[in-house]
Amino acid sequence: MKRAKVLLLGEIEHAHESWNSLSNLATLTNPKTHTRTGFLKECKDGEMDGVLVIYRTFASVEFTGRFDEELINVLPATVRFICHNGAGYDQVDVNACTRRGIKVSNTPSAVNDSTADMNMFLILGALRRLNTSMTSLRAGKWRGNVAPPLGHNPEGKTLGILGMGGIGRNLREKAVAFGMRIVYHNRNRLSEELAGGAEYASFEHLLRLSDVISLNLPLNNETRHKISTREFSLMKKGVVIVNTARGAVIDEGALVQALESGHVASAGLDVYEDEPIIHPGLLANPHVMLLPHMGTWTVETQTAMEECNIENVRSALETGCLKSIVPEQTHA
Ligand SMILES: NC(=O)c1ccc[n+]([C@@H]2O[C@H](COP(=O)([O-])OP(=O)(O)OC[C@H]3O[C@@H](n4cnc5c(N)ncnc54)[C@H](O)[C@@H]3O)[C@@H](O)[C@H]2O)c1
Repeated sequence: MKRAKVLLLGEIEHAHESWNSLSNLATLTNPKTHTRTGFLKECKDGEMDGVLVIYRTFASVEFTGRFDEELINVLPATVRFICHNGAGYDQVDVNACTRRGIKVSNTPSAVNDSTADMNMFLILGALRRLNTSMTSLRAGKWRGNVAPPLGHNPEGKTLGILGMGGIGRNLREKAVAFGMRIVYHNRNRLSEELAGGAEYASFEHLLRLSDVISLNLPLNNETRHKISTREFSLMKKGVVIVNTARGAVIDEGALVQALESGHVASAGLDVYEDEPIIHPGLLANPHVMLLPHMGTWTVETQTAMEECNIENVRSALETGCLKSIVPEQTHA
């Protein structure tokens, strides 16, 4: 019987020992080219034949482009599993994979702590409106020519968490420690135990009720521009918006307008609609805290994500099943 192949798209940065140990189970390969055109050609020319599992990184999208229908349809018939190193897997067209009988996994849980930490950092930074004073200090102007705007305490404020999954629930715990009242909206209402004291609200009620709104939803066709002009108009004047999920969950143009009108007082963002391009209206606005997609950027989390993804590859090779299959395919 021919040995199965595992194709690595991107780099292993931390979990080298675990990755190398997979060579006991399969032949580990890499693409020869580093352009989308080259990769598609290698697939069409049969050079990827025999690949059973693909391990892909978030950054590998820079050369393969999205794992869209065009790309998925040229993968060799032997491919049965795509293991994506990331919690958000919007780079992969899961429906196209399902149609071809390919199972997809992601790395949930491993990301929760560090992303929720950044989320809390952005909540605090946006509430305290720290960007103006941080900028003036670095420009050698201490607090600036005029006093920076006064911030607000998290204590007693209502935090609306939209998407109460792994990160949302982790954030809830952290925000409670800062004295915040938590309401959430989720596709499915959670058990009392999972909600952990957070109150369930309808989508619109959450928008009307919250002093701070945190977006923790996956990006898909249903959630793209979930927050746009109409939704901003339902929110309290002076609301704070924080997004560590995916940029396109918010209509960025509508956010810029809501910030400019003052309806949204401040925002804390880790993610953008068209990364690495940032809307000039966000860059220009002094009330926005901006991070370049740093949610999981710690040694511990990057290592845990790689280990989790490798475990998925191992499980696919040994048992024919993935450990953390994406929700869309869980019941498929
Ligand atoms: N900034 C970063 O570095 C970073 C790191 C990790 C994850 N993320 C992003 O955060 C997102 C959330 O991650 P997670 O691990 O908590 O995911 P998760 O799957 O555990 O949680 C997402 C939650 O959103 C809910 N949901 C989905 N669609 C919904 C809808 N239309 N309305 C209401 N609720 C809906 C789901 O039921 C689930 O509870 C990821 O999809 C990813 O895009 C970003």
